[in-house]
Amino acid sequence: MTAKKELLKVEGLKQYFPIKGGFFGRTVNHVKAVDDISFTVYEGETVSIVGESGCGKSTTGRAILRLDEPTEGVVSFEGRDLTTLSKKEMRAMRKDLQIIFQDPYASINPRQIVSAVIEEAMDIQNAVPKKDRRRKIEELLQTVGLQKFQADRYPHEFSGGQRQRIGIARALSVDPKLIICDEAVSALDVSIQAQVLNLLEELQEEFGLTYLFISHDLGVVRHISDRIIVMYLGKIVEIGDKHSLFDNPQHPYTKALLSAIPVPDPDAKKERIALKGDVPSPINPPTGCRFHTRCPFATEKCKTDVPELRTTDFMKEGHQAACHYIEEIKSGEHKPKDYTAGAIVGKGQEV
Ligand SMILES: Nc1ncnc2c1ncn2[C@@H]1O[C@H](COP(=O)(O)OP(=O)(O)OP(=O)(O)O)[C@@H](O)[C@H]1O
Repeated sequence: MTAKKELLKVEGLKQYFPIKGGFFGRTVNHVKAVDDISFTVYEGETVSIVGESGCGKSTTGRAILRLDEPTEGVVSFEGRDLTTLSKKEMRAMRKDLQIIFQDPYASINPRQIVSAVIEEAMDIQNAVPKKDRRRKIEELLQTVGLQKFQADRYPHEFSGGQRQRIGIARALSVDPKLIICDEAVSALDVSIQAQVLNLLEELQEEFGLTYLFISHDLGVVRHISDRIIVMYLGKIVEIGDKHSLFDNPQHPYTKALLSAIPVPDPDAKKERIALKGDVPSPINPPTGCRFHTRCPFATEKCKTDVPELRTTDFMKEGHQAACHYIEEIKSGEHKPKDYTAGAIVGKGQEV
């Protein structure tokens, strides 16, 4: 097997947003949106970041691209630390790192025809000589399943799925290596979602693309990912190969998230693990393990000691979870307490 090439390496990334207050508008506190996360994305793979709303998924994507300046940490792309680049160097780097957003309409100028939308991206990066642009635009439209003549149409003349295809064509126009897909299919109907996901997979194959896929939808993530990162309140709680994570989840939070995926077969037994309470505020996140306020297994130790990501001999290589009690939960030695009414625990999800 050939060695995997590291494309993106995130180390100790923090994104704290200041909260201003008081008479002088001083910084009185911070939203700790992303708090010391590290992970690697290898060339040609799809890594997804999942977690509930507000856990820091989009902030991570934006910090990587420096759309918001990260507070701390290193973001290396092909070995170059992006956080140290000048604005000009970073702009040039965005040729290799593109982003597709959830709402294609919001990220497309409605007054521009499609060819102008795509050409704008080419122009910023000076990626394609002017004389070749029309041909390239038409090719790109066909690549994403649209037609040549649609280059002269306005965005409002397209459906949501078609507009997302325009967004994809625009990202592709500069021949990127990595595309960050931030909830890229969340606004689409399920059948259209599947079409766009299939298109992304085909393009990955054709152009050797790497994706960082941000989504709250585990069904979508299951379809598209090679590896998955589960975030909770600004931290990574579990990371691993898709199969390992879906078939053998270790963190109680991951188990609860997975248990909430609907099963197509109405007769299939599915235990849903209800979590108690709401996600705490990222302004004053809980001490110790951030999940302890909602975790049925939490002990005194969880309130004070921050768990590190780690693996065990019953987890596949590269699979890590940040929980003090992985082994004890697995063996049944450590039982859940104070289970929320309505939570059904049993087969398939032995919490
Ligand atoms: N510019 C900002 N200023 C202040 N707080 C912010 C800013 N951007 C995000 N946040 C806060 O950071 C936290 C993480 O937000 P983020 O958008 O990354 O979450 P998310 O996991 O992508 O959720 P969603 O799926 O709802 O977008 C949230 O509490 C959010 O309110």
